[in-house]
Amino acid sequence: MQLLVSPSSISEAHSSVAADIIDVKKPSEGSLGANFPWVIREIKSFANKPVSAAIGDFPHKPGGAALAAYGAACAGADYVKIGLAFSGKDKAREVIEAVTKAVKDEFPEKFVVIAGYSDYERMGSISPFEIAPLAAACGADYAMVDTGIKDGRSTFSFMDETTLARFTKQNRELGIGTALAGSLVFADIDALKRINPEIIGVRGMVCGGDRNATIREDLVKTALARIH
Ligand SMILES: O=C[C@H](O)COP(=O)(O)O
Repeated sequence: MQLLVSPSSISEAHSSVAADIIDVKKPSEGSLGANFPWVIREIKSFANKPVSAAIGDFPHKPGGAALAAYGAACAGADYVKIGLAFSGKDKAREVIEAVTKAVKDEFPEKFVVIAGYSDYERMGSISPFEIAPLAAACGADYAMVDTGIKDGRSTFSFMDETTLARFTKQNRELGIGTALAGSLVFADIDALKRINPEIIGVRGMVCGGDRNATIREDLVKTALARIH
């Protein structure tokens, strides 16, 4: 299980470099808010770790999503991550296909992460369980779960351990990896180890509980020690 930490700035990225994956995002623009390409590029230049970049909580805009994904890959992201903030399987397939092609045609070694929301019912968006087979069929690499609305309620409030284990197993059978996130706390780590996804993604946990605070290097190291 790898630890992905989501800094919102270059200075926070310096505090996150112990993590397995540095996930560049802009939380003020949403759960998977995109940061600037020059921020991704600079973090990539010193991180010495794989860099992930969120490109946004997208509506059904395959062209915009593909161009954002290509931009993130060109800026140096090793993982390109999109959130699907709309409903409908056919529309989801169009966006996933477009994003995967935009990254893989030029950068076949890079990873595409398709995120759905554990709170998809209140978001009115597609379920992560519906996303995963589409992601696998389109050649993406990971299906992810995060919370869409960051009001402190965790992914475990919407999907229990059994459901998340079923999601992870389904993805493994489909040949893709699983990334789990969404207001995870230290007390969730034992359950996460039992679920055993490839990646867990955190921000609030390593900010001391408040995702609007600043990432603390000591908490990144504590999280890593608990996970590995
Ligand atoms: O990709 C991971 C997210 O940034 C998680 O943020 P959070 O732990 O504050 O919900």
